[in-house]
Parts: sequence; C-alpha cells; structure tokens
Amino acid sequence: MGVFFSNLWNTLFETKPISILMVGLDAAGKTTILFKLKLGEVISTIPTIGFNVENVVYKNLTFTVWDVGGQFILRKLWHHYYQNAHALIFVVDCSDQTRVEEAREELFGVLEADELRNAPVLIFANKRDLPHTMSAAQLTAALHLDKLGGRQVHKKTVFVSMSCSLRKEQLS
Ligand SMILES: Nc1nc2c(ncn2[C@@H]2O[C@H](COP(=O)(O)OP(=O)(O)OP(=O)(O)O)[C@@H](O)[C@H]2O)c(=O)[nH]1
Ligand SMILES: [Mg+2]
Repeated sequence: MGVFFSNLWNTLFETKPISILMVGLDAAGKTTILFKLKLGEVISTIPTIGFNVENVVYKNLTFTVWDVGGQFILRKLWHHYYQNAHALIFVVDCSDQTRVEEAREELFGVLEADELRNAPVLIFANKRDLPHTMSAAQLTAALHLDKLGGRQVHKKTVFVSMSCSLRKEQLS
C-alpha cells in the first residue's frame, strides 16, 4: 500500500486534494480499512448504506478517501463517485474464494469506466489473518489481472497489496 500511495503522490502532487475511491464487495472490509487508516484503530462496523468519506494522513501525505457501500443493490451507485477519483482501491476478501468471481466481475465493470481511465488501481487483498486465504499470485490469477488490457479495459498501473485491517500494526 505504501508504494501505491507514494507513486500516487508523485504523480499527482500538483492536484490537491487527492481523492481515492474505495469500492469492493460488501463485507470485504472497506470501512474497517478506512478507519484503520484514519484512526490507526480497528472499529466495529455496520454495512455501509451510502458512503463514508474521511481525510486520511498516510506517511505525512493527505488523501480524501471515499468508501462506498458494496452491497449488490448499492453497486449501481458507484459510478457517481468516479468523476472526482484520482485513484481506485478495490478491496477483496482474500479468504472467500466463493466470491472472487463476483469480485472480478465488479472490478472489471469499474475498470471499464472512462472517468477512471488514468487512475492507478490498488487491489487490496484483505483478511489475510483468516485461514485458507489466496496468495497474491492466486488472487492475481482469479481476478484475471493479466487480462486487463485484453477486454478493452484501459491499460492501468495495478498494484496488489495483501493485508489484514484487523491487526494492530499500521497498514503498509
Ligand atoms: N478477520 C478479518 N475480518 C475483517 C478484516 N477487515 C474487516 N473485517 C470484518 O469484516 C466485516 C465487514 O467489514 P466492513 O469494513 O464493514 O466491510 P465493508 O467492505 O465496509 O462492507 P460494506 O459496507 O457492506 O460494503 C466486519 O465484521 C469486519 O470486522 C480483516 O482484515 N480480517
Ligand atoms: Mg462499509
């Protein structure tokens, strides 16, 4: 995650404030990540109806992070947030193989958005503390990240970060 934020800052340092859109399936852990970044603490969450937005200071850099609810019925609202996003974080529960295809479909849908054509993308593989998680390589394959250029999805810089937002240490 550190490399992603640093690259983003270097690319966009003249554009302030930098807005990051965070989406992903319901219960992937987006709100937990947002408040871990904001407060350095794990908070108790409820499913997000609508969005949360917070200014987050990460290694002395300030970002505005938009965390949008991921329940199925809410996903059709994601596009309202594309216009102002400089970067995208797509959160995946890497312990849940049963939903990885659903996550891939949603990811590809987001990446087709014209507004996000220049946005760097971080795939944040969350819940690494749980048993039977997919590795970065397995997730890369399951999400077909190698095919991002192949189905008229714009070429993008895509990072994959494996983490757990419940642990005490800072997300890195
Ligand atoms: N084991 C584990 N649980 C996590 C982790 N991150 C989040 N959770 C749990 O996953 C559940 C869902 O987390 P949320 O942050 O509310 O998920 P969300 O992506 O914001 O969900 P929506 O708002 O519905 O889109 C909560 O019970 C969290 O405590 C993690 O890294 N490991
Ligand atoms: Mg949420």
